[in-house]
Amino acid sequence: MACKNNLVVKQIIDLYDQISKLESLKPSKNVDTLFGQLVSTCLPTDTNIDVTKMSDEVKDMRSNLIKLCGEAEGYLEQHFATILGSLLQEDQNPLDHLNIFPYYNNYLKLGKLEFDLLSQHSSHVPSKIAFIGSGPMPLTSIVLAKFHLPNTTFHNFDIDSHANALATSLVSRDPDLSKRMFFHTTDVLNATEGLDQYGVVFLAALVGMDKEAKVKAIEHLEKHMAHGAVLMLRSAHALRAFLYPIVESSDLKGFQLLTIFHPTDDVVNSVVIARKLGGSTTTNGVNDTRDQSRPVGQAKETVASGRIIINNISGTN
Ligand SMILES: C[S@@+](CC[C@H](N)C(=O)[O-])C[C@H]1O[C@@H](n2cnc3c(N)ncnc32)[C@H](O)[C@@H]1O
Repeated sequence: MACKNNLVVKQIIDLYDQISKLESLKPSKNVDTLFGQLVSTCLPTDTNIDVTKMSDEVKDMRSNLIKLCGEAEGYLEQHFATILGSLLQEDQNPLDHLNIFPYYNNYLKLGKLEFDLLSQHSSHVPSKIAFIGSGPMPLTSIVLAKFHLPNTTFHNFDIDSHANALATSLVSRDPDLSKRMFFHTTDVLNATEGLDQYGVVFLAALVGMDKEAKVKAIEHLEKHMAHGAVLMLRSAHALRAFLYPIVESSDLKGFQLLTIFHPTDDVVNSVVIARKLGGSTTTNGVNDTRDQSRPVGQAKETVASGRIIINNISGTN
């Protein structure tokens, strides 16, 4: 297994060398090919590779690679959000054409997985969800709003005003989502008041690209979220940790870790769910008398293929 691991790490280093020499990370045949090869190289989960135990040289490469992946992901979303936004001129609803986005199917699966896992820890449908780091293509909020949470409003936060402008035009033509999707331009670390109004807060994988920044974002959310509210995080496992930062239980001070789920199919991110300590254990978690939350349907058995590492279903503090 060791030599197989070394071989695959060498392949990743080779791809990193080519990617780090690219003039631009904006979508092009060459960029798409290299990142496509990188994702398929990192997808296999039948490996015992632990990136945290690699040499300093590989660790440095990994932290640079994660940043390059994040930059490329932002450009990819910008590119397709701009194309979709241009459909407005033809009086079309951009949300009817989301499948032009290369990773749309992955978001459909990730959204379903996160909804199923969240349902296992929720006695009520959250009336308001915050998504931190929503991007030009806020696909997580869109997938949840369209297919899983038809009565929930989504407040999307992004540091980049252009990302929010593109995202706003994406939903503007949709009779339903234009009324349930809201966008706020701010760094997560400056988002304070109002965060205690959300029963569920998502933190995008790309917010906090290294351990220190990720922990800082989590600590900030712990300070401002409502007691009992749920924090949904994205992490990475095995080779996929070359693409995204890892969230560990030790990063979640002030929270009770409820679930860690490592997909083994083509859903790249692992899902981590935690509940802010104190207060009630209902998902809406907030003293929101306006919250007409209804008992969620019977929590569906998670269907995505993967491995539940922790699943504290009781969710009691
Ligand atoms: C590219 S999106 C990926 C999320 C994806 N669209 C989804 O729906 O799951 C990640 C976004 O996080 C934003 N971001 C990064 N750091 C942030 C921070 N400190 N505060 C708020 N947004 C941040 C970036 O501007 C980027 O648009």
